[in-house]
Amino acid sequence: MLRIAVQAKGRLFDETMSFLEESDIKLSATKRTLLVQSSNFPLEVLFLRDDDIPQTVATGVADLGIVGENEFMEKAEDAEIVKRLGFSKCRLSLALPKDIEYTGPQWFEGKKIATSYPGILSRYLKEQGVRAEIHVITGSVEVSPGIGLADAIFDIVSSGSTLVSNRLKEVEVVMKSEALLIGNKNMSEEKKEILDELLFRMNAVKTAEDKKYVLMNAPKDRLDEIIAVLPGMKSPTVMPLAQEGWCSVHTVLDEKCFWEIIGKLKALGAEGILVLPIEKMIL
Ligand SMILES: Nc1ncnc2c1ncn2[C@@H]1O[C@H](COP(=O)(O)OP(=O)(O)OP(=O)(O)O)[C@@H](O)[C@H]1O
Ligand SMILES: O=P(O)(O)OC[C@H]1O[C@H](OP(=O)(O)OP(=O)(O)O)[C@H](O)[C@@H]1O
Ligand SMILES: [Mg+2]
Repeated sequence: MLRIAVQAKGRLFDETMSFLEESDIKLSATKRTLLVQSSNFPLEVLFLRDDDIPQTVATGVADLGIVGENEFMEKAEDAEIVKRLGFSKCRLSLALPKDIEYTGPQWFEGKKIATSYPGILSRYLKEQGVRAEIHVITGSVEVSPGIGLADAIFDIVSSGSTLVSNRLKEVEVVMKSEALLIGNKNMSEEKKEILDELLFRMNAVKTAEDKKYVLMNAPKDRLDEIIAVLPGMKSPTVMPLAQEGWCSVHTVLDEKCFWEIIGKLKALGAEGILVLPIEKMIL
């Protein structure tokens, strides 16, 4: 049985739970129970504060963890990144009161910076050759300059609206972050086998994430041109239609180039285009 540590509540909770569910890991009770076993996969889920996840995985109390890259880098625990999960994207940035003129990293020399990420910040300042005072607070970092607690802040930014509402401006992006699947470095062979099975499922979900299954009716006389604009996994499936001169074409399209390709297909005479979500994809 594998044990995975996840955030009990907060920014990562919902997406972590949906991701496990999409990977067909069934969990009966959640949230109020600290440890929950899956009913259909040899996996046990341990609910923790995100701060405690890196250490829990590094020491082997849990074999795996889902945690923000920012938290993982801050704690600098000895565990490995198994997979980048692509959700909870944010960045760790330095910000100042918006009316102050910023002159580059040297601006921070001798200044006081409030943050919940002293480890990452001190590494950055050292790299830049800047000496500044770091004031550690665990929350509401953005109010610090306004109440005279610090000259600047170093915190999580996503949309930037928390900065704007506190009259701050982002001046340096120090790191980008996303949710990570991390793993203990000394897993047994048996556990590694279960992990491979879990990764197989997770990869099938991730691969399908930005893909669509597309069906259309195509005039036979333009079939070659239509096939030429389709990237597809291999070649598209082509099936005859009852109506003379027409066929049905099925393929998989990437969301990124979706609208551009649909436009070309229409121009080539494709009709009745249907677009369906794909749940899982095994390449
Ligand atoms: N605004 C945001 N947009 C996107 N991702 C975010 C945002 N804020 C935080 N995150 C990511 O989600 C993680 C968890 O954030 P959250 O605010 O729930 O942490 P927390 O308050 O420290 O929670 P805990 O109670 O578990 O210690 C962060 O470490 C970061 O990776
Ligand atoms: O750039 P934005 O989209 O405004 O997001 C950034 C804010 O989001 C997080 O806080 P959260 O909302 O999780 O509240 P918390 O301080 O209680 O953790 C983070 O600590 C920032 O304050
Ligand atoms: Mg938060």
